[in-house]
Amino acid sequence: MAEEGPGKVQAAAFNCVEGSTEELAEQWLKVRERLRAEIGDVEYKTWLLQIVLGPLEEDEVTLFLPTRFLRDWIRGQYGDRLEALWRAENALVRRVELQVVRPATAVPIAEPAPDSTPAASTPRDRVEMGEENPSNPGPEARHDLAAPLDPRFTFSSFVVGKPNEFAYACARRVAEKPSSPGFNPLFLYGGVGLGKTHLMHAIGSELTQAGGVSVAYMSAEKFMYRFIAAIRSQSTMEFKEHLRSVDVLMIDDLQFLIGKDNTQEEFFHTFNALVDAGRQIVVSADKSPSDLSGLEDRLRTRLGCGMVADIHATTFELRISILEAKAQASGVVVPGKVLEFLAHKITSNVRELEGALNRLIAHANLFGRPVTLENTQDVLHDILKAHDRRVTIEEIQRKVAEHWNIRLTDMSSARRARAVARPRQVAMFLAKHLTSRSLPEIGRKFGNRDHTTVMHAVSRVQELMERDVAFAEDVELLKRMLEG
Ligand SMILES: Nc1ncnc2c1ncn2[C@@H]1O[C@H](COP(=O)(O)OP(=O)(O)OP(=O)(O)O)[C@@H](O)[C@H]1O
Repeated sequence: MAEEGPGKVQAAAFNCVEGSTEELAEQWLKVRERLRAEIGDVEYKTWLLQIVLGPLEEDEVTLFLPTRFLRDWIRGQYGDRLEALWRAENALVRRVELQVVRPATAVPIAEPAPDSTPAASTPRDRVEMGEENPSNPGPEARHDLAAPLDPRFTFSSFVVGKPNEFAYACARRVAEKPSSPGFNPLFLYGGVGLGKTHLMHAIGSELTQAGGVSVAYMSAEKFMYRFIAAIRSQSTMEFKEHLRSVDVLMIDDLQFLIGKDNTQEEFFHTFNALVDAGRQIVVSADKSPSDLSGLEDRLRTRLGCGMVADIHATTFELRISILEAKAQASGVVVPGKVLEFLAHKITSNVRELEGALNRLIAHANLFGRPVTLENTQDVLHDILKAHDRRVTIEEIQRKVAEHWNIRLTDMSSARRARAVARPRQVAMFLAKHLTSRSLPEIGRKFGNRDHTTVMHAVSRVQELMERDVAFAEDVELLKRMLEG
């Protein structure tokens, strides 16, 4: 759960909770030291010293934070780096989960009205932050737009096949000749984990390496947080000027802005200013501009004005090529039969495919054993089980909506009436139990809800099933039908 009692945390010498192994604590120290070297002492002491190490479960290490604000800030600023550093330290770690451990005196703030100071209110899409201190706006106020690009995501490490060749060619073109007519904006879209972020980072790396070009890359979520921070520190002009001074602006996961009207508006103006000044925009989203209902029409129209490139679901051939490339780069010999087996079994997206292969490689390295088909089935037992069911979130949503006779669109709508909200919670619960999707991925499929909403839904349904036999039977029945 996102929030737990303070009793679980013990500020021990290693800043870790009981139950963390010494080895894990040592790894945590190294991760922190690396990050300190990268970001400097002042930022380190301001932000990172307050993190407390939690447990490592499967491939996810948990870090505890005392407030939501700190969690969101650290997630936005250092989340990617923390994950990358953990992975470098411990190959088993694939994800870092940030959790709030002490209920903060939350100050809910509205998604901002342009050029206004944030007011405490509770609109539909509020952003909750704890322990705000407007007199100390934090580093956001400096609007550092330096792109935190992942050095692993380059054009040469991107495997090209039928499903992504067009998007790849467009990305290369933009990297070679930004702001070419017809390619501005470049709009990349496709399902989860298919390489959109990878291609954006590749464009950014290529351009920054060539020199002389300033690139700003950020997720739409971070864009909103920075916008809020700028309002909070009364430096929106500075924020706007900085944004509008870059040569290339890349915004990832634009669907996050759906329903955030004021941030959309700010983005729209930034977008226009940059394109009018001949600068390049690259945007990614999970749907095409025309399907992103909930985005303002004028923004959708402008987004579709340049080049729109779709990344399709992977084919068996592409999955094999990706696995071969990644296995080769790892230096571990993975037999062709194992690669074929994985490519047959894990069809959802490249991230999961990569995760499975990485786990095999980590085991081979840790135990000094060759990878075989037999030990693959053992090591990946849980992942393979999840994929055997092959049920998709869309199927779950459809079945649950039919069962309770509600509209399918209500699975992602903002309606909160219980007749709609309860089935939606059940669908999230089933998505968690019947698919291998992460909580944020599930949240996204349900109208871009936060992963904490999914966590809440899962525990709520669990609780209700324990109390209400008829409800439990309903959920069990749905589960059996979906498991087929
Ligand atoms: N064609 C490819 N070649 C090599 N690696 C790939 C390819 N496609 C995806 N990947 C890898 O899969 C992982 C997920 O890709 P990425 O994060 O770019 O997906 P995404 O489309 O941005 O997903 P999301 O919608 O969740 O943001 C990354 O580690 C990326 O390097």
